[in-house]
This record gives sequence, C-alpha cells and structure tokens, in this order.
Amino acid sequence: MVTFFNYTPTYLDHVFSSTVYLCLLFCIIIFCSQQSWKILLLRYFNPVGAHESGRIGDDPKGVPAQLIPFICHVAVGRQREVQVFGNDYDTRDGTAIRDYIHIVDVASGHLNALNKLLDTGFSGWKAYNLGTGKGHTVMEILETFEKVSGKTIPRHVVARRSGDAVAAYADPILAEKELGWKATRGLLEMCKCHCGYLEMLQRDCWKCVSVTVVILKSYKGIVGNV
Ligand SMILES: O=c1ccn([C@@H]2O[C@H](COP(=O)(O)OP(=O)(O)O[C@H]3O[C@H](CO)[C@@H](O)[C@H](O)[C@H]3O)[C@@H](O)[C@H]2O)c(=O)[nH]1
Repeated sequence: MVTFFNYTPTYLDHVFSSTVYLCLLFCIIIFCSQQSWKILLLRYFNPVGAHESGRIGDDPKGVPAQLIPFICHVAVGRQREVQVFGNDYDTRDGTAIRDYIHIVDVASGHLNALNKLLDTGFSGWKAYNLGTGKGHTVMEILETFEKVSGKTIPRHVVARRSGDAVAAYADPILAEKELGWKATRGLLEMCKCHCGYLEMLQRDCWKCVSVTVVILKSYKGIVGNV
C-alpha cells in the first residue's frame, strides 16, 4: 500500500513522479538562493470532473492515458472499450486505487493557497496535498460513471500497467489545518460534471458540423460542385 503523506519522499520509480520531485527540489533551490521567496507547492492527486456549468472541462487530444478521460472517450464512441490494467491487486475488488479530486476543489485549493501567500506572516516554502483522502478502485469509477451517464461502458481486464502503484491517496490534513481547505465534492459529482461537459461537447460538435455544412452549401452555391 502506498500512501503519500505530507513531507514523505515522492515515489521516484516513474518519470512522472520523478519530474514532480525535481520541480519540488528546484523550488527549494530557488528559496535557498534567495530567502525572500514565498513558495507553496500543491500536490494534486487525480483531478477529474468539469465546471458545474458544463462549459469548462478537459477534452484531451488523441488517446487519453488517464482513466476518466479514457472512459469518456468510450462513452462517446471514440474508443471501443476500457482496458482495466490489472485486477489482481491486493484491494477490495482487485483493481488499483486512486484519490480522485474534483477540479473545482483543486481550483479552490489554489485560492486558499494564494491567500496564504498574501499573508504577511508566511515566509519560506511549504508543500500541501490536495486530495480527498479517500481512494476509489478502477471498478468503482466505471460503475459510478455508468450509473451517472446511463451508458454501459464496455471493459476488458488486461495486464497491470508498468510502474502503476496499487494505491495512492492523499493525507490532506495539513491543507485543512493551514489553508482552511477541504475537498467537498465526491465521486458521484465528479462523474456527473464530467458527463455534463461531455454532453455539451457533443452538442457543440453537432453545432460545428452544422456550421460546416452551411458553409460548404454556400460555397457550393458560388463555385458549383465541392
Ligand atoms: O485506460 C486505463 C487508464 C488507467 N487505468 C487505471 O486507472 C488508475 C488511474 O490511472 P490514471 O488516470 O492514469 O492515473 P494515475 O495512475 O494516478 O496516473 C497519474 O500518475 C501517472 C504516473 O504515476 C501519470 O503518468 C499520469 O499522467 C497521472 O495521471 C490506475 O490504476 C490505472 O492502472 C486503467 O485501468 N485503464
């Protein structure tokens, strides 16, 4: 079981986590070279969801590597099925656990952090975990997404993905104590917002297609066959 506690060393056996760790070291070096710097490092866990309005969200180009964007691609027919990377982990249903956090909670964590930076009493550097402190398995994510979207998400269990940890979730206590921040949105809300954004994307895609057809039709009217 891997838990990222505040101030414990980051997992270094993966290019992603080692890059995060290097950025942390870089910030500390900046602070050591000039101690007037005030630095806050926010470690988010797995940010997902979209703005409640359904107008702002994530639509990665190409084939997404992350679980929830990939599920969304399956939901809209861009991919055929989700590959579940391993169901032989030592967890409640055998699939790996992550701490998923709503992007609006991540945004509010930034606002609290900015307020701390403006606080004249603060100096130096500090790192905070922005997570819910709760983990969900891959199967729980799939089931919640299906419940919220009303769509069946085809899935197929394959081998574990190289470098994946069995479980990673935050200890957000320090952020709660010192930034006055706590994640308030659960998995159901994250999936709902993601679905709302998907629907908007699909509606707007149709708008784009209709606009293109109108343009092509007018063009055809001027120059003949297009
Ligand atoms: O198609 C997929 C994608 C993911 N997973 C699983 O879903 C969980 C979450 O995966 P993901 O969304 O990729 O998050 P993390 O595994 O926490 O990955 C984070 O950490 C990785 C390195 O540690 C980075 O490469 C990623 O960009 C970053 O999102 C993991 O157990 C994966 O094995 C699947 O089963 N199928």
